[in-house]
Amino acid sequence: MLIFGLTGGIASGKSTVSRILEELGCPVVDADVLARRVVEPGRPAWRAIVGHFRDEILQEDGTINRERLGSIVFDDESKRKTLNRCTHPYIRREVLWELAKHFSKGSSYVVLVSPLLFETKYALHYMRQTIVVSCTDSQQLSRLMARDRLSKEEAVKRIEAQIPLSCKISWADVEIDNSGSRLETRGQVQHLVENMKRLSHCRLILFRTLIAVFASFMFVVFSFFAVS
Ligand SMILES: CC(C)(COP(=O)(O)OP(=O)(O)OC[C@H]1O[C@@H](n2cnc3c(N)ncnc32)[C@H](O)[C@@H]1O)[C@@H](O)C(=O)NCCC(=O)NCCS
Ligand SMILES: Nc1ncnc2c1ncn2[C@@H]1O[C@H](COP(=O)(O)OP(=O)(O)OP(=O)(O)O)[C@@H](O)[C@H]1O
Repeated sequence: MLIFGLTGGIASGKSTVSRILEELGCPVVDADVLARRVVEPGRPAWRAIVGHFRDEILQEDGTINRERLGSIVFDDESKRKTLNRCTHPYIRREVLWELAKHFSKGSSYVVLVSPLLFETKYALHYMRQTIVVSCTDSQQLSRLMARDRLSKEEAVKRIEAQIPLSCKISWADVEIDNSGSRLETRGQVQHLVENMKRLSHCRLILFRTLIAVFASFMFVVFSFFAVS
């Protein structure tokens, strides 16, 4: 199974692309979705977070107040590192589990959506290709401010908590330019899916050819011993 890593900057359009991929029937594992699952009340990451950040980041129903925790960790790098230590090992475990499920279902490829793919370098060596979702710096800022109702100062802090989008663009194998309309992005994603299918198909043919060559070789060896 080939793994394609999809990343980008905060609010550059990863979820938008991820939704289009799912609509096109593409297998997707989204680390942001899993990151929400691991902090459900009572789970180990939730306990670790409450241990470090105390009850003030909890809502009445015991769930984490993400807005409050976000404003704490994007204001202070050491607290963000602490949060990462509380969550990342559990997110990695969930990612592995989801990938294993796709593998056991016989998927020939899967797209792993991971905002911090280049920051954490997690499983980077296993990616057949890395894909970055890009937009202009001013679009990133305005889209983030509008979506999360943040001031310019708060939004800039969140953008600066990650490797600059321009670096990610230069490191990735493929770029999905999300600076145009959603329809234009959709066209690029359709092209991407065709390419991922082609690559995984080539791998499948190579794998089957190797099996056939190995089986033929074993047949010749057994025939030789049977005759002699
Ligand atoms: C800080 C939290 C509480 C903010 O929650 P909120 O609902 O407002 O945002 P959401 O989870 O949807 O994340 C939005 C985006 O913020 C960025 N982001 C989130 N966490 C981080 C981080 N630790 N470092 C840098 N950027 C981050 C990512 O681009 C992500 O796509 C939350 O993101 C969190 O618990 N983060 C720690 C886990 C993590 O690293 N997740 C991202 C990678 S899987
Ligand atoms: N092509 C586009 N044109 C206009 N708005 C867009 C476009 N693509 C995405 N947006 C909007 O920009 C915002 C950010 O997009 P999205 O949530 O997909 O980004 P993201 O990279 O997943 O963000 P995060 O890093 O926070 O998870 C959303 O409000 C979305 O509706």
